[in-house]
Amino acid sequence: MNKEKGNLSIHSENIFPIIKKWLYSDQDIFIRELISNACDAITKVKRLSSLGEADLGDNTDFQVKVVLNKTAKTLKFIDNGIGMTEEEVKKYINQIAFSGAEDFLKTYKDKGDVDQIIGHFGLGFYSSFMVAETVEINTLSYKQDALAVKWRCDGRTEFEMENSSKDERGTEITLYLGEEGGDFLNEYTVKSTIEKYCSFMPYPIYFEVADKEPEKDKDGNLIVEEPEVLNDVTPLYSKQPSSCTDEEYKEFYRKTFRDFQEPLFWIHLNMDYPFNLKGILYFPKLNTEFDTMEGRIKLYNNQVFVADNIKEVIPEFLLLLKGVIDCPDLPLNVSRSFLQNDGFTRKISDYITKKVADKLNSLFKSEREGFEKFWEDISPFIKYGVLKDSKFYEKVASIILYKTTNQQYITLEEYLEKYGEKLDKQVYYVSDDVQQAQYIKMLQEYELEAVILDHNIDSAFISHMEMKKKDIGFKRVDSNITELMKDKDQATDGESSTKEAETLTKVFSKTLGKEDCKVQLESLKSQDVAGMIILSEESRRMQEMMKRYSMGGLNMGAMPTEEILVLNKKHPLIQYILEHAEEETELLNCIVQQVYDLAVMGHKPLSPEAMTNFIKRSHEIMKQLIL
Ligand SMILES: Nc1ncnc2c1ncn2[C@@H]1O[C@H](COP(=O)(O)OP(=O)(O)OP(=O)(O)O)[C@@H](O)[C@H]1O
Repeated sequence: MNKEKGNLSIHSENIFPIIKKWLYSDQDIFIRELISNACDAITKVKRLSSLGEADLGDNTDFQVKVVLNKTAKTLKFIDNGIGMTEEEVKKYINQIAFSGAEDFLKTYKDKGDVDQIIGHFGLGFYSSFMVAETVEINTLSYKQDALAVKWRCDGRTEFEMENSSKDERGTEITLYLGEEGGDFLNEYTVKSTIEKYCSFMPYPIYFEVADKEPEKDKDGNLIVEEPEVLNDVTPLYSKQPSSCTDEEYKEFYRKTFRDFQEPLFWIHLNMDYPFNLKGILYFPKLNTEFDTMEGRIKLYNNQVFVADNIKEVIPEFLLLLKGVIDCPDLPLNVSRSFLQNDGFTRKISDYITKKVADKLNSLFKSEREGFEKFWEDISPFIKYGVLKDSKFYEKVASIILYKTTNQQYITLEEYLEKYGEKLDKQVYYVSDDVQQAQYIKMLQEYELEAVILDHNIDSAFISHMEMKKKDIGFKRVDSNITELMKDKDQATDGESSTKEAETLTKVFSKTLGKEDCKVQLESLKSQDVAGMIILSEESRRMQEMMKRYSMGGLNMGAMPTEEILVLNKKHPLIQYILEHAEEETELLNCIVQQVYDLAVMGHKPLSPEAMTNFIKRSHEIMKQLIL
């Protein structure tokens, strides 16, 4: 075959159903499209008037009206914008994908600010066929002597056009709702969809139900309902940060997110160069510790809602916040895979991350007390950010706070400055301050404190910090802390001590029936404790990791816990056991079991069986005391 070249041909009969069905993923988007067309039409006529090219007459109360008629099954979108002439209807409506908005932008781009125009593709109008069987346009252009035009199409490729009697400038689009649009005969659905997509559109949007039974008061008088504006035409984020008050920020938060808890603080984003972006990010207060950390970032394009939580634009960890971001430079209807690979999107994301980190740093420096107060609320978010984003980590690493067992908040640097020398650059931490209370008390006796890291995210956070800061290590308080507690004057490494340790291992293994009982003999400074359980930090972490994987369905097999029973050589009970090791008396048995159970209890709950025995034994001991 000879090489051929040619143009692909498109049959409009085929393309139309595709547009109708698959152009938009959400059916309710037609409301956004028609209202943004209406707003565009108003922006255009205002612009022309300001250029002296249009006479507005007394029709200057710019607004968009949406009218539902349940009986007639119609939904109307009425504006007093630019309107269309017969030629324009032919050009912009009859030619699918020919955008009048693009045309307008081209003509007027050098004549002032036309950034407000929303449409680009010339397809939005056709989304109305996703819900309507027939669509009617009745429009009168601003142009002098223009004739009003009525256009009608029943969802096939033929249309009808004729002159109409419309005598007010603007456009009225009527959708005759079909079966697919049945949901939109419900006024609450229409109202909430308008609120979802259009709550910040730049002109007032009114909604009314034409065939609503008028309500009467108790005296039988008709109640006249004032039409209600559904949107906020100048949302707070579009204003200059310096002109907004705290109360306004809180009110905007309440209204936008219907969250009546006050936000902790907020960041007003306002950027013109190298891209245009405005918005407010709020740090919400977590209601309870069980609160799911689910935020909501609403993305807008020129005050038109695009979507919630687009993680291609907003860094994933910031999705835990609540906020609105308006970026007119982002196209309205683009696929997420496009956004993902877009360098521009990454720049936006980096900018937002930087702004958040800057705000946190400035709060830390100028309002440390306040920063400490809401640390508990923001710390999961910051730690998540640290794990997810290395740039964010670099910016906030030095201001991460740690709550100590003395109920104070300090940074890692401050902790190491205070205890680094004593602790050989180890950071002691607690994952459960009730269960590990005994260890905390021991540390306090040595004028030391641990930091509390008890959130789900903390084990990953600890590993991350160790990876980043190679010279420090985190150790849970019940790991091997005997080094600290040792009485340095009383060595336990001589020959006799080794022998004693062997003896104790034998006695405890036999009495407890545990062959693998690991015993370590130490001279602890404290005389209060006879024994305690310690765990190797590494093996405990390994075990926790295995557990997590097994929860994820992977069978990693069971890992033995490396528990060590540390016995305090200086304690009289241990001395007694050593002296009477050979005797195998009931008293010796009782002391060994009691010392062991007490050591375990300081570390974790006893098993039900061990607990029963412990209670029984404790009663026996007390009985002995009074006999
Ligand atoms: N209410 C209206 N008043 C005046 N002109 C309108 C109105 N609705 C639509 N038009 C004209 O029809 C054109 C096509 O509209 P359509 O919604 O299909 O595309 P668009 O708004 O240009 O782009 P997008 O697909 O991004 O919405 C518009 O650009 C505009 O010129």
